[in-house]
Amino acid sequence: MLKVDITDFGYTEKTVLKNLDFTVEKGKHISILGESGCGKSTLLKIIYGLLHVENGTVFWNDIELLGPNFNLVPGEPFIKYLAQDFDLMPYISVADNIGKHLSRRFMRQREERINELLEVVDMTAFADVHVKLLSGGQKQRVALARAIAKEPELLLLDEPFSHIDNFRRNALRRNLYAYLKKENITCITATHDSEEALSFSDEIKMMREGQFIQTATPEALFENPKNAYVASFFGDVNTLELDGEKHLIMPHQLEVSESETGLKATVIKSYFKGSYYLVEAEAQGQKIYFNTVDDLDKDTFVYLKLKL
Ligand SMILES: Nc1ncnc2c1ncn2[C@@H]1O[C@H](COP(=O)(O)OP(=O)(O)OP(=O)(O)O)[C@@H](O)[C@H]1O
Repeated sequence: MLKVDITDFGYTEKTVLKNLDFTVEKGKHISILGESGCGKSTLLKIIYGLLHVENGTVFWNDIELLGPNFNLVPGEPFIKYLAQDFDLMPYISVADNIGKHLSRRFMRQREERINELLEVVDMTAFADVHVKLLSGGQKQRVALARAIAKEPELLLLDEPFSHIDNFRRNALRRNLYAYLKKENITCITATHDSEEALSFSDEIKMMREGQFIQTATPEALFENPKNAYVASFFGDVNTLELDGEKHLIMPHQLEVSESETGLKATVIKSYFKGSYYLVEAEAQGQKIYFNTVDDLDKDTFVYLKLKL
């Protein structure tokens, strides 16, 4: 189990992280979701041991992770940290880049293990290609394979799919997180991609300005965001006054009423989203967003009600 307790941390006098006190059970997958600059990478670097925290502790089971002021070589051997600027060796092949990071117990079945890892990241066809000839997304996939090659107990991923095209991203995420679950590897992923956090985490920690503002399962966070900021990560959000109280309502929670009852709205524009339309409308002088199956024309009147 990972146990982090950071009272505060800053690179300069400015506080970057504050009051982070949490645990992650073995084998669990946690997403740290937050906007750029909120402190996600800083937290991962502290856990891995790249930054010294004066006011705080990090434990892996009973071992205190002491950080760079106590370790000559920063980073713990049982943790792997995949930074945003993955550094691979450009003049050797994909297979050799991975092979150099295998744990000792795989030395005998070196080739088999490399093939298994190449499959996880769907790079089998590139095994013999020099890394310098790969695209950014392909390099990121090699870096992912290299990060899991040593069978870490804890894997820290910083925006791990940022360079990978949509076409591959979903299959790759499914493969990788299924592999990590199978191997019971604990994983913390820093991301600003809410879709990724929703589909592939046991728990999401929503970070804002260095603090966690809500921690919940993906389902609970999506259905009951604490405030408009959290809700805005999952799409356009409506703040509606109902019975004298303000409520956060997501577009998918509204539907067009068959009868002329409910909140009257005038359509401004419909946006095609693939399997539905997101409609921007105006009601009582406010913008309101809802989803429909049909494309609604500008200036159409609709009555909206809450979906049961
Ligand atoms: N080496 C550094 N020295 C000084 N300030 C830094 C340093 N690294 C990061 N910061 C600052 O700390 C804050 C948090 O940065 P951090 O990289 O942790 O954010 P992040 O949430 O990971 O952002 P992103 O999603 O863009 O990677 C930012 O205000 C950043 O400017």
